[in-house]
Amino acid sequence: MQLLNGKETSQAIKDSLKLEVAQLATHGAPVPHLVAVLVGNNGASETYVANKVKSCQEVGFKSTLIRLEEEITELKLLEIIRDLNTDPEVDGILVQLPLPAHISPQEVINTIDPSKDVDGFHPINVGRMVLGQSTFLPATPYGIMLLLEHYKVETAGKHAVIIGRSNIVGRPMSVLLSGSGNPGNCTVTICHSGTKNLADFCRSADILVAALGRPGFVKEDMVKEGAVVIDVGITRIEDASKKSGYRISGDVDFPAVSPKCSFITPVPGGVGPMTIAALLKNTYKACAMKHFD
Ligand SMILES: Nc1nc(=O)c2c([nH]1)NC[C@@H]1CN(c3ccc(C(=O)N[C@@H](CCC(=O)O)C(=O)O)cc3)C=[N+]21
Ligand SMILES: [Mg+2]
Repeated sequence: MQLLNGKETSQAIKDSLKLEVAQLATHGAPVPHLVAVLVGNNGASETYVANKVKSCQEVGFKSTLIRLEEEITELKLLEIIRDLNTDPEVDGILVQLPLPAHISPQEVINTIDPSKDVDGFHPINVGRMVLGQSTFLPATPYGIMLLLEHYKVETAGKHAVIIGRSNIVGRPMSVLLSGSGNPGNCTVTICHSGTKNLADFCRSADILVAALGRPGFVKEDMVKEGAVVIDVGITRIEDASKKSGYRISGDVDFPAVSPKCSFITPVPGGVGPMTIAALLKNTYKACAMKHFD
């Protein structure tokens, strides 16, 4: 069993981005600038956004965090996004999800300029991804592809089973793994809450991607010997023995499943850090497109 170490791999990606940013600076070009918008104060969102801002600093990007109160109206939020769209100093815009219930995430996503949409959530960018055109790939699936690439995991001709059909993970993951690139060329099955005989599908997977958000859901008897297992789950569970007061659980029962795997991602330290590395790559690309196309 080999660990797909997202912490190490993301560090390698950040190191090379840092060199590229230093190159930009020697040519007098402005460094990439990411603006993250955080509405309200959800504990997990705070952590993720803080990680993103910290990672920007590590690689030499400029970053701005815009904090907005939970009660902000949708109209006001859309106004702020339009201002960021037209601000020439801003390369990438990220509005942290989930948003409060009174704000439509689709309205927000549709308002972000596709050329600054470093999450790859805008319909234009989703369409470009599906068509295999150059775009911003959504950070979590993109990070997983970078991890598979880094470890030279063979994917061509393999059966990939994805549990979860969300717009930000499961569905784009199915598009990328079934695409003609490398990694890619998989035969893909998407499973979801309406799937009958889910365990049978999982057992037939050469590559199993768990992205349903149910801690420890994937058990030993659901995984084929030698499978590649990608755990996208990041549920916080109260744990008084931890300094933070919580531990993070993936969707895979790691101790039981990992002995059967050829490769498996840990949680934490797997897909999470790769999501951030992918976001940074998208932000670099947004900046480079603006200045060099
Ligand atoms: N517009 C938007 N874009 C996103 O990309 C986005 C989002 N909204 N909302 C939430 C999800 C989730 N996400 C993570 C980012 C970093 C870690 C991460 O750093 N995880 C660490 C642990 C962090 C911790 O202590 O909780 C790890 O797995 O090792 C996890 C999850 C980005 N998302
Ligand atoms: Mg442009």
